[in-house]
Amino acid sequence: MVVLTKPGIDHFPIVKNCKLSSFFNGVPLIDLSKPNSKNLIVKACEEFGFFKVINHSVPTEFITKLESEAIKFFSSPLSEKQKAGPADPFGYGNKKIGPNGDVGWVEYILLSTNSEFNYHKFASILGVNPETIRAAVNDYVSAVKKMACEILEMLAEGLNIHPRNVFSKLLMDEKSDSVFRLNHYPPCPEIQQFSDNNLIGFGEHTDPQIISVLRSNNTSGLQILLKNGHWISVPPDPNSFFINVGDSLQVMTNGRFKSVRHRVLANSVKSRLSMIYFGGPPLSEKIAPLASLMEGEESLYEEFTWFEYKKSAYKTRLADNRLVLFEKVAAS
Ligand SMILES: C=C1C[C@]23C[C@@]1(O)CC[C@H]2[C@@]12CC[C@H](O)[C@@](C)(C(=O)O1)[C@H]2[C@@H]3C(=O)O
Ligand SMILES: O=C(O)CCC(=O)C(=O)O
Ligand SMILES: [Fe+2]
Repeated sequence: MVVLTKPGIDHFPIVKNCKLSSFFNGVPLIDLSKPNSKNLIVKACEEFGFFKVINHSVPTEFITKLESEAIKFFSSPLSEKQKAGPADPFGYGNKKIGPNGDVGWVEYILLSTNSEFNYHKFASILGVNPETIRAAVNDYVSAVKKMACEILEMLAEGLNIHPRNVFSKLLMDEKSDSVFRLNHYPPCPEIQQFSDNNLIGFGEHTDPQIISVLRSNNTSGLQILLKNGHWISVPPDPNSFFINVGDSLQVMTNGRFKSVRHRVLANSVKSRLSMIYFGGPPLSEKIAPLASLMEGEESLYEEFTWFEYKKSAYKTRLADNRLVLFEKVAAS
């Protein structure tokens, strides 16, 4: 007789609970409807590489529609979901993150925003018309991309860069290599027994692209690493978006902005559902500091294309510092 048990958690990474694990109330808050937001965005990118956005233009019905499709998908039997996998890198993934042995207490769908991919597979699992799911993803991604471009334009204005679309044009390009991800973190009751430790849902990392836009349900878990070396917990807010500076924006600002290191911890009772749009440039784009930001400074980085960076990133583990391979060696 085969006895089916829940997968054990002993093979998953754990982290020590930090003293400051209660919610941090210092996440910069950007009200997109306020005229002085561009300067606050620059400050937030310099200090945290991370901020929260309110009064955005993304219609609530796009968020709720996609969220309900995602809940339907993740509630299907594992054998059904696996028909849309494995993630190579696109498709359904469960516990395994990336190609180099990283694992976490998470299941996900990873999609390229400019390919049809296999909406058909998702749709057949959900029992819906492929067009319904494709439309839900498209409506959401288009609205979030528009907001990301508005933010990047405000950022350029705040930095006094002309033209103001230097960053946003990379996302608007029809060849923009952007990615969309739905992450589901099932509750893990076993961790109630842990006192000093916590289970990793998605291990620490920085996002390689220019900008990431994250929206989650009301379940906590997201943490960011502050410059002082402390991990802090970000209070969840399903009505807002969280913005991450990615590695490519760090390079384009010659290190003035730092890509934010972040991770997700598992929850013992509630499931977390997050949707993340990763705005990336076309594959052939040269990623280098903008001349207008250099003011006689040397570039801190060797020149590379987004294709070269991605190729290199996919050889790394999640927690690796991927930019270090592209830093210029200082002459002694
Ligand atoms: C371990 C990995 C997963 C990842 C590709 C990588 O080799 C290193 C970067 C990882 C990351 C982090 C941000 C995004 O979630 C992601 C889609 C990306 O672009 O880079 C993932 C990659 C992935 O899950 O395929
Ligand atoms: O799921 C989340 O809340 C964040 C996950 C993340 O950082 C990522 O997918 O790159
Ligand atoms: Fe991330």
